[in-house]
Amino acid sequence: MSAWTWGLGETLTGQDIGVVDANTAALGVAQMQLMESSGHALARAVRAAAAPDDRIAIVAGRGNNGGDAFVTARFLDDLDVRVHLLGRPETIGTEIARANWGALATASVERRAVGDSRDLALDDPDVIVDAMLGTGITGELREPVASAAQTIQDTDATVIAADVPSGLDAATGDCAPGTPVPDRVVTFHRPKPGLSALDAPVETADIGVPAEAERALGPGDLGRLDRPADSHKGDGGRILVVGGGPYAGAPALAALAALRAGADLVRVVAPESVADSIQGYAPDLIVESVPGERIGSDHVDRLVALATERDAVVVGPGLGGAEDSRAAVADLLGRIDGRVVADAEAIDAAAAVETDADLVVTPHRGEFARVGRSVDGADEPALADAVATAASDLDATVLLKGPTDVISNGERVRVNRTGNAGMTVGGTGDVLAGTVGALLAVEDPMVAAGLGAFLVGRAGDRAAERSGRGLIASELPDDVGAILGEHGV
Ligand SMILES: NC(=O)C1=CN([C@@H]2O[C@H](COP(=O)(O)OP(=O)(O)OC[C@H]3O[C@@H](n4cnc5c(N)ncnc54)[C@H](O)[C@@H]3O)[C@@H](O)[C@H]2O)[C@H](O)CC1
Ligand SMILES: [K+]
Repeated sequence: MSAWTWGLGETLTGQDIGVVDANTAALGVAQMQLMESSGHALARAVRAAAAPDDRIAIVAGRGNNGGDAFVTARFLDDLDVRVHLLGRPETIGTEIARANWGALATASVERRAVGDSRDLALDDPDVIVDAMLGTGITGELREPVASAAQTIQDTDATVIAADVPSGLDAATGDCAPGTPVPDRVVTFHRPKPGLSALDAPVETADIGVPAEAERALGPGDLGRLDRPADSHKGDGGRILVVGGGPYAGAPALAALAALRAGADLVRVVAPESVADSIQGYAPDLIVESVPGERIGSDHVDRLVALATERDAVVVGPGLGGAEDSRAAVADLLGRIDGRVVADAEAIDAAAAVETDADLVVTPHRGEFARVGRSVDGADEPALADAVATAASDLDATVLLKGPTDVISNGERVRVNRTGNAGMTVGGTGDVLAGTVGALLAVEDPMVAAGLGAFLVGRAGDRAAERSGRGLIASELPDDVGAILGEHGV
């Protein structure tokens, strides 16, 4: 049993939280429910830390971190509580935070909206709740938070931080100068980067996020692909597809999929016997040929030269199982150190060589049996363990395709439940390899493999709505592009 965990890991970044929140909402648990649970957990901690007649000051920002504390105030309305909102109520940034500010009107809690942080009069509180900033912090502390933070720091009250201290440097665990160093932290759902370095005790409160929201890929995972606005050609990834030989369609499918998944430039290198027919599939492809009818060992120098100019390489589609082709792939993998997706026959080579490449392998059950353990009849935990073990053994990220895809880098395991039985049709594996290749150019291997499985499966579900079991692989790249377009990425 290798030491692996389900999901995104123990410590979650702000981006991870965004993914989990959106996946949670997609599973039917609303953000408002998470805020209610967060605020309630925080209220319990405040009540435990305060004496019955203590004065409690809640200093809230205009995001959901503040929103959590509005819920906290409502749970503590039998105590002497004042809420100080840093800004005008109409500037509260989210609907659920605004709703919880509004809900305070009925509670016997004094609410103050502080226009200018110099007006922040805390009236000598015994306990202060720091709910100014949470995982949504960006950059250096700006006004009015900066002055408010100093005001809090200047008191001798007990400070309880909501989710994270508002001035926390996630990288070092230091609280920025002039920001409140908490006596206690109540963080929601999972620890956040930097918290473990604090002296203060950190309580991690369960807020009811379904395990599936982290375990399974969901629409929230697409949020990782938000493309920086200033991206220019070449940022989106230059991909090399190495394949073709017995088959011409496979490398073309992989190349088209890479383009539809956002790659900027896709070059296919294939034997001259099929180069023209690959080019014939789409003018968008740049096709380069090597002599002969198979990729072979005498082509490897050329392949290495081409691979080093690329952000990701997809090896395998249509390669065929000739001994010299496998030897060529093994030689290639031993000589490159970039990001590589190895599919089909390339998987065996990937399992046989030491490589410095950042490798993703995409076996189906049959190919997996050759590189990992047999998983026939295995339940999900057993599948997860087999894939995590194979990933550790191969020092690669493994995407085991199946009715449920299982993805692991050896430390973490996720599953993908999109897709349908119609996708056993030939060519879907090539589309997946190309999609993962494009994502691998811009994301880390675990993210690229998971998102690739999610997107291609979702594309297959759309195709099945149109064509039933008659869906064909060449439909899928366009659907991948459409899904990305609908999510604005
Ligand atoms: N699943 C969960 O863990 C949940 C967490 N919750 C809470 O939500 C916050 C994150 O909320 P978000 O709205 O994304 O951002 P923040 O409230 O942290 O801050 C945004 C707010 O602050 C302003 N701002 C950003 N950076 C700065 C800065 N450097 N200086 C000044 N002001 C800044 C920005 O303009 C916004 O107004 C998380 O921490 C949890 O507390 C959910 O409630 C439930 C699920
Ligand atoms: K905070």
